[in-house]
Amino acid sequence: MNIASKPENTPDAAMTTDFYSPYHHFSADEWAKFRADTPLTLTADEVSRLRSLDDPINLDEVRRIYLSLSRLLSTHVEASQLLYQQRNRFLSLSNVTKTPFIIGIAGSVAVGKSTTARILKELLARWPASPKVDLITTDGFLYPNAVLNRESLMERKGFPESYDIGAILRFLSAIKAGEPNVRAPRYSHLTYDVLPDEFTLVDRPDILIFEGINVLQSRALPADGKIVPIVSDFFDFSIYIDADEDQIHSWYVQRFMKLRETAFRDPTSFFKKYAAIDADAARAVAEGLWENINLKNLRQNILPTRPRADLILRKGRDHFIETVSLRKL
Ligand SMILES: Nc1ncnc2c1ncn2[C@@H]1O[C@H](COP(=O)(O)OP(=O)(O)O)[C@@H](O)[C@H]1O
Ligand SMILES: CC(C)(COP(=O)(O)O)[C@@H](O)C(=O)NCCC(=O)O
Repeated sequence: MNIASKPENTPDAAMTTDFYSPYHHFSADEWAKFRADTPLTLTADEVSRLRSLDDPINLDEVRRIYLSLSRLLSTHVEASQLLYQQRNRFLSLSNVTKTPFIIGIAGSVAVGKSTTARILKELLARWPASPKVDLITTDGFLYPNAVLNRESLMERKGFPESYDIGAILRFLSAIKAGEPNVRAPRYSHLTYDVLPDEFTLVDRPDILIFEGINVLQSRALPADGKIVPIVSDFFDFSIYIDADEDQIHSWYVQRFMKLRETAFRDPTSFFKKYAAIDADAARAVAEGLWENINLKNLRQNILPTRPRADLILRKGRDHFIETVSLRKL
């Protein structure tokens, strides 16, 4: 196990050791041992159904990384449910509704958040404390393209100002208040826009997974100096998916080139024109989107939120997770 030990009492050791890091760091193999006897309840077919385009995740990776993770998260869920019951007894409260445990998942565009979120959803639902797990992505809270165009924000899609943060905070407040049938707006990658009047209902799940590039971001203080809540105030646990910038860049471009062969061929696809041009021209478009939007956003607004996460999953080549960092309690 790679938990840092107390440093020798020398200036050099104190400078270089991990002792002062807020995280325990584990290699994937060390982490895998924490699954203990957690059974593997997913089949290879289910894993391939859950993974996103171009994500090579397989049963081995679920066994290596996700069983321990679901076991850890399940202990957090059980502990929070116990605390909730004890507190209600303490306050002599009865008939209070249980509120969902909220897990935030952050990371760059194209890093593979959706696959992680979907695998966790399935695994967590198999634990007795959390049979009902819902998953919401933050893209539904983007302003519609009509608004982004009007405000000259189309080149800033995914940046903090392109989201209706007030709507996100109202949504999460309602969830944490235990309200039934809370509406989450929906987004389509096909039309590249919010789907007007389409909502997903979130009805008091045991766990809500809330996934998106922006979920660990704070906001600049408003001019009136009022302290405002931030999205992660509502989280019981947060995960950041990390990888080298160069890796994510190549995953983004590769995915774009694959989408050209698939989703972009749909006549309703916003990107259909890129299915019709030659591969070099399409690659140049993908490079431009990466460079001018997603990379800038990663550097300016996403990566700086990594230290806020309770857990960091760091991927190496081919999307496989190489290290897991867990915040010390
Ligand atoms: N232009 C697109 N057309 C169709 N699907 C897309 C497009 N862009 C992204 N996706 C899909 O949307 C999901 C979210 O992608 P993204 O926001 O980049 O996050 P991540 O790769 O971290 O899951 C992924 O499943 C991806 O395959
Ligand atoms: C929709 C996204 C902002 C991701 O949204 P999220 O679900 O993380 O809130 C992203 O996939 C995107 O479309 N970025 C804009 C640049 C591009 O087309 O790649």
